[in-house]
Amino acid sequence: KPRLNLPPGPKPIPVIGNLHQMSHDLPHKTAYEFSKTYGPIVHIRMGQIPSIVVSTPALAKEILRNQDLVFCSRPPLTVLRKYSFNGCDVAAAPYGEHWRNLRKIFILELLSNRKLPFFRSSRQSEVDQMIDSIRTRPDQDSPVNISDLMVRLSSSIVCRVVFGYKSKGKYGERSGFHDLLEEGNALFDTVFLADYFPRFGWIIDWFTGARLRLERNARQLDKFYNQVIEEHKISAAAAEKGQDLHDEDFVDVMLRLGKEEGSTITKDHIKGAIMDVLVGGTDTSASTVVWGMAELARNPRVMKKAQEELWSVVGDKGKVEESDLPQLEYLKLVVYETMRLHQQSPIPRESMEQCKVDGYDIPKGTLVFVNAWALARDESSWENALEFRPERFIGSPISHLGNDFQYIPFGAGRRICPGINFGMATVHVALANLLYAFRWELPPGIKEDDIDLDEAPGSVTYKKNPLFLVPRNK
Ligand code: HEM
Repeated sequence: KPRLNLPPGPKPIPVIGNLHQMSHDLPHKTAYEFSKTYGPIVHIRMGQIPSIVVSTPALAKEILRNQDLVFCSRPPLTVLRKYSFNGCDVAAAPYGEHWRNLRKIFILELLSNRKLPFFRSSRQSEVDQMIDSIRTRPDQDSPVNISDLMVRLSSSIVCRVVFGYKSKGKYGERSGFHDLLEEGNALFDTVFLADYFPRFGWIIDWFTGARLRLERNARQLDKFYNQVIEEHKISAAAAEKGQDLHDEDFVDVMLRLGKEEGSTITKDHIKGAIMDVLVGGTDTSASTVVWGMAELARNPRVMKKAQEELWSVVGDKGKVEESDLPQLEYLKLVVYETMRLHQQSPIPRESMEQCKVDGYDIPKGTLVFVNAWALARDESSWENALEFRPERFIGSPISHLGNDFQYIPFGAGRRICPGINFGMATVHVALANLLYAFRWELPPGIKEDDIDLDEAPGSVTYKKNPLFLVPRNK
């Protein structure tokens, strides 16, 4: 075989490759440091699996647009396979017929504009309850844990659209289901050696107990989803008889589509779709609002401007509704700027055949990461890149829709996030209502600069230390 001309990268050590350098700290930062030494495309050996990280807009475009068809598959990583019910979903499925069909269902059925009134009322009702809970909390001087609050809000919204309005209380906060999801999230962030050492890694995963934890958690989730599906079948039968009429939630939609003639939807597809929305839609939106509030607390000028806009546009209506959002220009800039500085970790892609990028050979089966975090902080694309300045987006043609490769918070190409509108609406409406309803003060003894922006490691980029602020009635 002719020798491949691989991109440059840190020297791998025998067997392990560079895994020891990637498995600690924050991988996007480590990869960024490598790019300073080795250039915009870096080859990193994860055990026996080759991977590349690119970190310029031109190379991001090459991967996500020009050669998207080569790079639009997902690797069969242990957790992705397990929680997608063996690829029966959108996010983890390898590229192909099945992925195309299910993605179509996401776009045309689950997340279609027809469902907007249902989404709006679900979001508004949960946001109203959250604001009420802050207003009526027993100790009015105590700081509020915004991080905690946002996970609960986002999760209630998502559970409501997936499982239906009756889910509240049953699968709501602190139920056994949430403990299962929390364990699932922890397992998402666990390194499974089987992925990087296909011949013997799985033995170590069983030995360390990681595989057993994964099997147990997946089994419990499976049991839970079976129960949810059975309950939905009963309520669908009642609805057919004109009883128990309610908005169709995601499980209802999947069951209805599954009954259509020629449908290939199985129970596993319903479970895979549930997992995608719960995992893809909860922590991403929650963490974005937390970062937004943290940046605003550090930048009182921006907080004041955003609140003045809200108070003037919404007046004394009492709450911000989704119909107000188009008039909230400055709030939109604040969300854009928050998403620029606080990106989610990319879901890895996998190359489906050998190809060339920037003159280098990229073998088939390479793990591919586009370092969106580095792109959005690059001084050659962004003036004073590390400064939080929403005004930089005024009159800018750059959008979040995957056409401007220095700014791809939702990815780009065939695999771009299908939940953009849903996620954006949740982030906007949550942030808007927090800012509209209260003046926010720092806890006693804390100064603006004391609010850190440290990131927690994991598949969702969370603020490492919870954000505490004191809400005051305006
Ligand atoms: C602020 C909120 C959100 C952010 C920042 C975000 C970000 C992302 C990113 C970066 C990707 C990877 C795209 C790629 O590989 O190029 C992705 C994929 C995905 N997201 Fe989101 N997301 C958000 C909200 C949502 C919501 C609300 C849902 C569902 C209702 C969702 C469902 C998905 C799914 C299913 C995929 C996989 C798409 C595929 O592989 O074809 N996301 N998201």
